[in-house]
Parts: sequence; structure tokens; C-alpha cells
Amino acid sequence: MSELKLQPLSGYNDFPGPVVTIIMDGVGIGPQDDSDGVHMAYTPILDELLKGELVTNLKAHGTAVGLPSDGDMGNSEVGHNALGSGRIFSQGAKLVNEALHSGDLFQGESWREIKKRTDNGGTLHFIGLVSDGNVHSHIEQLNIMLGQCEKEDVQNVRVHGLVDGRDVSPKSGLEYFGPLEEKLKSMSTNGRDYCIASGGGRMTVTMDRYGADWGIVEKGWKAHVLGEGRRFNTACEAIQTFYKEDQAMIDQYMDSFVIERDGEPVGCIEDGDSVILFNFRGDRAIELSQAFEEKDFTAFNRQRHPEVFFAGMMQYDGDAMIPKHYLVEPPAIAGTMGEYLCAAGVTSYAISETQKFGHVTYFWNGNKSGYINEELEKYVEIESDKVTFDLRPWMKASEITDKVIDAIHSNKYKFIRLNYANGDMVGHTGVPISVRIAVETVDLMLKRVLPVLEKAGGVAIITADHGNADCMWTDKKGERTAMVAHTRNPVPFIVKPYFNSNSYSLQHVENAGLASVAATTINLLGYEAPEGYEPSLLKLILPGSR
Ligand SMILES: O=C(O)[C@@H](CO)OP(=O)(O)O
Ligand SMILES: [Mn+2]
Ligand SMILES: [Mn+2]
Repeated sequence: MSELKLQPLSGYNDFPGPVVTIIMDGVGIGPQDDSDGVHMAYTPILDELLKGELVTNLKAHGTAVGLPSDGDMGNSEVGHNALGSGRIFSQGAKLVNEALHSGDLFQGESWREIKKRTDNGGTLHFIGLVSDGNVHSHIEQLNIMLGQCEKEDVQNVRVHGLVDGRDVSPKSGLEYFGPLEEKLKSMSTNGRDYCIASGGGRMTVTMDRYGADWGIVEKGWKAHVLGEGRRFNTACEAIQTFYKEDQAMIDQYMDSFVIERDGEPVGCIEDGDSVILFNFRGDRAIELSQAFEEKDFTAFNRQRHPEVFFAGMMQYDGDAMIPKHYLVEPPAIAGTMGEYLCAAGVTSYAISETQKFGHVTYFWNGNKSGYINEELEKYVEIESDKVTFDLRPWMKASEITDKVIDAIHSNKYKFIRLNYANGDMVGHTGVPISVRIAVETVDLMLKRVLPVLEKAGGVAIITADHGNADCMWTDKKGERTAMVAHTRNPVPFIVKPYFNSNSYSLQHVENAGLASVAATTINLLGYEAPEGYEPSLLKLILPGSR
């Protein structure tokens, strides 16, 4: 533990209140036009804060958060990893690409075990998100693995594909499933039999997170494993049918589908088979991994639990070791801010609603679940509604705020962090009236929290993990398409001190990104930032130095 020791910041005077970090999920700085849901919302509090002295913009996408290129939008995983760890780690998207292109992945133990099973007649099943969103998966990575299957002459391959429409445009499923079905067909020569076996929209089927709605995973289990769901001849036929039957249908909410051949599901998962969950990101991959791996599983009735070799694209939870087998080593995010603060005896409080609870705990702590030190920390989850959030854009922001106010009043916590999910979760629905209410909700919450913090004599850090609400639609030749994905826009960074014991100025950091927030926070708590952390955005002004 000795290397986790924080050094006191010289010249620092303590102040009575806590440091409160407010993450406005999905609230980026957009083009300031009428497509920008943050700009369009009535946000007097945020507007005023943005005029302050300790205000800047941060990069929250691409290489600034460890993604392969600056063409990649940010996301909650990489954003909260950077916020909580103070450094930039090469993330799943990048690590998997490297392992695939070098071929290391195919030399690994998991792939070799799968090959053994397929040589013994087992089918290889790929389950995952079929798009090039690069948040949870990338179709090119699936394609490379399929190419390897062909090369190694794996006889039977089934793909259980989830339709995206959340990291890519809302009705783009056919653009990915069309070529994929073609490709699988063209690979089915010399006795090989490759095809899509089941699927469904990612928010309805399989990709639940943080235990928000296990029914979603059960629906996926039924389709992928048991072959239960509405039957079609091809995945493209399924998608086209869903579009035809409901004009308003968008990909992420599509029902499950099962592909049949000769009147039978073409790809149930059986004893002796192998399964690769090809999503690299953990939050929405953990529950299905548990359903495959846990012996005494109670979240839903599996009906049948096939004996399979199950491998994740990565290990999704390094503490709980979920899953046991995986294809690519995840980034080793050690020495997080949480670990340092616990080692220094600093008390902390983390809160969000279910949809983002793991963001301020699991992602924040470098993809590790559970407490670092339960005596010093408190994690609070408010249960999220089970709706598409355009219907309840206020979400659980008020309930979170109530608790945060209690936490400030309690005087028990030196560091409080919270995530308001609204800008992001409602941003993903692409419904402008709801997005506006979502952003206004967050502003109202600032109005509630900040005066309490002022009374307590603390300091607020207000930022976001990436953009989303800041672009609600795109316009091509006068035709608007809902834009439901995250953006590549920068995010605001605001420090609002309510004490007069110290005085700070902004410190210029070249290309400043989210990872600089951790050092800044640690400084505000009275310590030098640990070695290797991205530089702090604040400079303590010592008396007489101005
Ligand atoms: O909903 C999710 O899984 C992602 C988008 O794919 O959003 P976020 O990174 O904000 O959690
Ligand atoms: Mn987010
Ligand atoms: Mn999101």
C-alpha cells in the first residue's frame, strides 16, 4: 500500500465543506444551434456557472480517453475510467484491435480451447452487438474472427446479433445485418455452415446492465439458447418485418427474433458448444456472462443450462472475475483515485440511479465492483424506472439530489460524487421535447444542490463524461434524422468554490481531457496528485504569489 500514499499539498488550507463532483452524463458543448438540446434548454444556473473564472472545456472522446482514434465518440465507460483513474489507458476497443491484428488473440488459451471443441463437433456461437459504434463492440472485430473460423475450417458457426441503433443511427440495422448475412452465406462452403441464429434490439434483448431489468437478459437467453421467439427465415427479414409493422420502430427497442430452418430454430446453444460474447465493454455484458457461468443462478429461470465453453471478448469485472475465460486482457487500471483516497483515510460518497450506478462505482474504480474500503465509503443506488426515458425525462434526479443534500448535511463525507443520467439516457431516445426537459431537470438539480454546498463551505466540480444531448438530430438536405448516439463534443468543466480559505486559478493544460479531473479533485482535497496522473487544471495561489 505504501506506493498509494498521497503527499499533502503545500500551502493548502482546509475548508469546512466537501468536494462535490457532479457528472452531468451526456451533457456536452454543442454547436449552440437548434439541434443542440443543451443550448435549447432553459438552464439559467449552468449559464451563470459557465461565466465563472474556473471554467474550461475538456476533451471527452477519442485518444483523450484511450480510444483508437479521434473519430471515436466518447462513452460512459472510458469517460468514468478517466475521471476516476486520472490517466489515459488504452481501452477495450483499441486492445481488441491490436490483439486481432497481431493474431495474438488466436494464439491465446481461450481460442485454442474453442477450436478443440469445434473439432469435436461443437458449434461456435458469437453473441454481441452488430454495428461499428465502437462503444460496446465493432463489427470489424467479429468479421476478423469469422475470417479466422473459415481459415481454421470451423464447421458450424452461429451469430446471435443484437441490433444497435443507439451508438449508430436509429434505423441502420440492415446496413450491418445485410452484409453480415451475405458474408456468412459466402463462407458456407466445403461443409461449413455459418448463419445468424437469433437476435433482437439491444435495449430489449440481452444487454441489460446493473440489474436494471433482468427480463431483458431472459428474453435474450430464450432467443439465443432456447430458440424461443418470433420465427423468421433471415435476420434481415426480421428487421424488415418489424419496420413494416410499426413505422415508429427503432432498432434498439426491437423484439427478439429466432431464425428457423426446416421448421426448427437454426442455432440453439447445446452441450459441447462454445460461446464468444464479442462485446468488449463490461456493463452490458456482465449479466449474460453470469447467466452462462453461474451454477446457482437465480435471476431468472434458465430452463436449460447448457455445458459450454464461454468466453468474453475481455474480462468484464476484474474483481469478481467475470467471465472466467476471455480473449483479450483488459486494461489494468490500478492506482485509481478511490484507492489513493481510501489509503489517505478520506471519506467518500457515490450515488446515482441504477442506469448509472456502476458508472460512479465500477467504472470509476477501474472496472472493479464493490467497495475499496467500506468503512470510508458509501455507495447509494436509486432504482431507475423501467421505461424508455423519453417518457420520464426527469428520471431519478430529484431522489439523487435529496440524498446528496442529506450527505452534505451529514458532514460525514469529504468527497461526494454523483451522476445525473438525464442528458444521456434521454439523449439516446432522440426525442427533442424530452431531451430539453432532461437538461432542464439537471439545471434545476444544480439549483438545489449548490446553495446547500455554499452553506456548508465546500466546492463543486461540474462536468460531464461525454456529449449526447448536445446533438439531437442531423440535417441532410432539409431532412432531419434523430441523432441518438454520443457526440465527439467537448464537455464543460466548472469549479465553483464556496470558501475563502484558498484561492485558485486555472492552470493551462495542453489538450486537457477528462483524465485531468482526478488530479484537480485530489488537489482540492489537500493532496498532491499522484505521479503519472494527468496534470491538474487548477493552481493553488499562495499568499503573496499573485
Ligand atoms: O447505453 C449505453 O450502453 C451507452 C451507449 O452505448 O451509453 P453510456 O456510455 O452513456 O452508458
Ligand atoms: Mn455517459
Ligand atoms: Mn450513453
